[in-house]
Amino acid sequence: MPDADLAHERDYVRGLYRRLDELRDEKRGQLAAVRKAGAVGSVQNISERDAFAAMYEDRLAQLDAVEDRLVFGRLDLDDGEAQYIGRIGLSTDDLRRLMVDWRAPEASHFYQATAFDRQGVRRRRHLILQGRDVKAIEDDILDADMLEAGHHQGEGALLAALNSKRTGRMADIVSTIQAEQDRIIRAPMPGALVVQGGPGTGKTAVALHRAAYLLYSHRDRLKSAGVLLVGPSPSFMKYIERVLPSLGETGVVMSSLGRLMPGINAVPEEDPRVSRLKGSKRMVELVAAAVSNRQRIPSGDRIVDVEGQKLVLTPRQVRRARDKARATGKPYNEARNTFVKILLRELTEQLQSKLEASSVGNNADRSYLAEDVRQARDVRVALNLCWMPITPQKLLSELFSRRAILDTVATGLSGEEKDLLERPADAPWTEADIPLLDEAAELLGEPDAAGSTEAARREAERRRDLENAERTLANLNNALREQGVDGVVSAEDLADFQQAPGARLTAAERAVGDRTWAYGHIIVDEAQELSFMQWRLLVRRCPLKSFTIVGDIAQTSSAAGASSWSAALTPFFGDRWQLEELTVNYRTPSQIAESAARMAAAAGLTVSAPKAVREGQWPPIVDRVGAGTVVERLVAVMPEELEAADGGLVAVIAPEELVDSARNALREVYGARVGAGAGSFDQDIVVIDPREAKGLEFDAVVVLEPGRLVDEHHGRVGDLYVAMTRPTQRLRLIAADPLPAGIEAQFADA
Ligand SMILES: Nc1ncnc2c1ncn2[C@@H]1O[C@H](COP(=O)(O)OP(=O)(O)OP(=O)(O)O)[C@@H](O)[C@H]1O
Repeated sequence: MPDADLAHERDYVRGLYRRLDELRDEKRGQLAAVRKAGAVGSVQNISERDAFAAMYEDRLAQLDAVEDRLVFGRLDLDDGEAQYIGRIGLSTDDLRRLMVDWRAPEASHFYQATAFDRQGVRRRRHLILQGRDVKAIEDDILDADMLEAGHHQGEGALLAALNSKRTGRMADIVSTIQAEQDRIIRAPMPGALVVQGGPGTGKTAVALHRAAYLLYSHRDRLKSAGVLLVGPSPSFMKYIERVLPSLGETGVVMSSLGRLMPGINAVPEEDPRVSRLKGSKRMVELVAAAVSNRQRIPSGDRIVDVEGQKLVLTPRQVRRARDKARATGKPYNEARNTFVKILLRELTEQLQSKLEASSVGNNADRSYLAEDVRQARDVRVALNLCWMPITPQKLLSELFSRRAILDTVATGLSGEEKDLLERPADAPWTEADIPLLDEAAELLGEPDAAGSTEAARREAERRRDLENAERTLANLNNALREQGVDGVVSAEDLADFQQAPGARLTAAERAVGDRTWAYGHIIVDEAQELSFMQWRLLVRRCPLKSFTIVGDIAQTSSAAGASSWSAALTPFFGDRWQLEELTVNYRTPSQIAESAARMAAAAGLTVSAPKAVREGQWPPIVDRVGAGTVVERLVAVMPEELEAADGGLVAVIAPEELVDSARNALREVYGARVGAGAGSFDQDIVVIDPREAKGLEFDAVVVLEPGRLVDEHHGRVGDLYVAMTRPTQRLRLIAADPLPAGIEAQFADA
C-alpha cells in the first residue's frame, strides 16, 4: 500500500541519518582524542598523529557536506533486494550495506535502466526529502508485473527540479541524472572526451559530476595528481562553486582562464582583435624570438676590470659559450648557469695568466681568483648584457611596451598587428596574456638557480616523506578499516599529511600554486572559447592528455574561440579524441529554445538545437520601442517580470554600452536588489553583458537591443544565442534598433 510504503521509507531514511550521525560522532571523538594527545612524543609519533587528525577532519567535512538530500533513490531488483542510492556509501558496523554511493558501478542502473533495458531493475523509486523527512516518493515501474502492487506518481522528480526557482548558484543533479548524461559521467578516464551539446543540455552539470565520479573511481591516482576544472570567468566559477562540495568532493582545483598562472589575476581582454592575435599560433614563435633576443653577442671586445686587471671578453668567446649553453637544451634561465660558468672559467684563466706574467700573484690560489672574477661588478654587468636572467612578466611587459624590441622580434607581424600588441608597461595582464606568460615561463625556466635548488630540496623532502609513509601505511590502513573507511589512503596521502605543519597541503592546494603541476585529468567547460594558446597551456598542464572537454561550438563568443572542434583540437590531440553529444535541453522552455534556434539559423549559425524537455508558460515577448527609450521600457516592465519570476532571479542582458545606464535606472527603483554584475548573483535582479552571462541561468531574462548583440562591432551571433537561452521560464526582448533578421520574421506583428 502506498501509505505504508511512505511510512517504510521514512523509517529507513531516519535509520540512514542515524548512521550518519553515529559516524560523525565517532570521527569527532577520534579527532578530539588525537588533538588531546597534543604535540608530544617522537617526531614520528607527532606526524602520525597529524596524519590521523587531518584525515578525521577531511572525513568529517565530507560527512557534514552530504546532509542535504543524503539519499534520493531506491532500486528494487529481480533478486528481491532493495538497494538505496545516495551521496556516499554507508554500512553498519558489521559491514551490512545500507546505502550505495551514486558513483559505484551498481548505482549506474538507477540512471540507466529503462523498461526496454531493465538491467535487473523492477522498480526505480525517487525519494524526495525535506530536511531529514521523506516528503514524497515517485516510482518508475520497469517490470509490468509490479504495476499491480500500486505505485506512486508525481510531477516527476526531473520536472520538479527543472521548475524550481533559481538561486544564483548551481545545484547538483545527482538524483535526476539522465541516461545520456550518466554515460558521459562514467566514460573511461584516459584520452580526450568532447561533450558537445546545445544550451541547457547539462554540459556544466555533467562536467562537475564527472569530476566527482573520476575522483571516486580513480581516487588513488587523482588524489595525488589532482583534477583541474577550468571555466570561462570568475562569476561562472562562483556560480558552480557549491556543486562539488555538495557531492562530498573538495579536491578539485577550479580556475577561470584568467587565473591559470599562479599569482596573477588577469582581467578580461576587451579588444577582440587583441584576443584573436594573442590567441593565435603565431605567438609561439613571437615568445620564442623574444627569449632568444635576450641573448646578445657584443659587437666588439669588451674590457672588464677585475681587481685592477683589465680582462677581455670577445664576441667569439661569448658566441661559443652561448652555443654550448643552448646545446644543454635547458630553459633559458637554467642554461644561463652553463653560459656564466664557461665565461667565468675563461676569465679566471685570463686573470691567472696575467698575474703570472706580471709576477704579482705567482702563487695566487685559483679558487680565490675565481671568486674575484665572479664578484667583479664589471663582469656581472658584461655577462648580464649578454644573457640577462629574466622573469616571464618582465620579458613580456618589455616586449609589449617597447616598440623597438617588438620591431626587432616580431618580424612576421604587420605594423597594425604590432599596434595591437603594444601596451603600457604597467597595464594589468589580461586573459589573453596568460598563455603567453605561461609560454615564456616554460622557455625561461626557474628565474634563479636558488629557486631550482629549493624545488629540488622540496622534492627530496617529499621523497623522504613518501618512504616514511610507506612504512606506516599498513598500520594506518588497519586503523582506518576499523572505522569503516576503506582503501582511501595511499602512501602519497600520508606523505602529504606528514609534511611539516605549515606545509600540510593537499594535492589540490599544492597544485594551485605550482605552474608546472601535472594534473591527472583536466575538465574544460565552455571549451569553445579557448584559443590555440590557451589549449597549449592546458595540454602542458596534463601531459597524459586526459581531458573532458565540454562546450557548444554555436555559443562561441570569444574572438579567439573555435568554430569547429576538429580545428581546435587536432593540433593537440590529433584524431585521438572522441565526440559525445547531449541532445535534450533541460533549462529553456520549448517556445524560447525554438525561437533562439530560429534566430541563430537565420543568422547563419549552425546550432545543435536540442529538444526542450518542457513547455513554458510564456512565449518570448518582444517590445519594439522608440529610439532612446529602451531603458525606460525596461524599468516599466520590471514589475511584471519580477512578478512572473515569483521570487526567482531576473537578469537583464545588455550590450556593454547599455549595462551601466540600465543598472543605474533600476537601482533608482530597486536599490540594493540590483546586482553589480559578475559575482553578484545573490540579488534578485542582475544586469550583465552576454559575456558574463555565459554558462549562467535565470528564471526570467530581458535582453536589451538584441540587434546590437549580433552586429559584428559588438559581438557575434553566439552572444545573442547565449543571451536568449539563459531563462528557465521567461524571455523578453526590448529593441529600438532593428531586430535581427531571424527574430524580425518571428515577431513581424509584435
Ligand atoms: N538531469 C538533470 N536533472 C535536473 N536538472 C538538470 C539535469 N540536467 C541539466 N539540468 C539543469 O539544467 C540546467 C542547465 O544545465 P547546464 O547549465 O549544465 O547546461 P549547459 O549545457 O552547460 O548549458 P549552457 O551551454 O547553455 O551554459 C541547469 O539548471 C541544470 O541543473
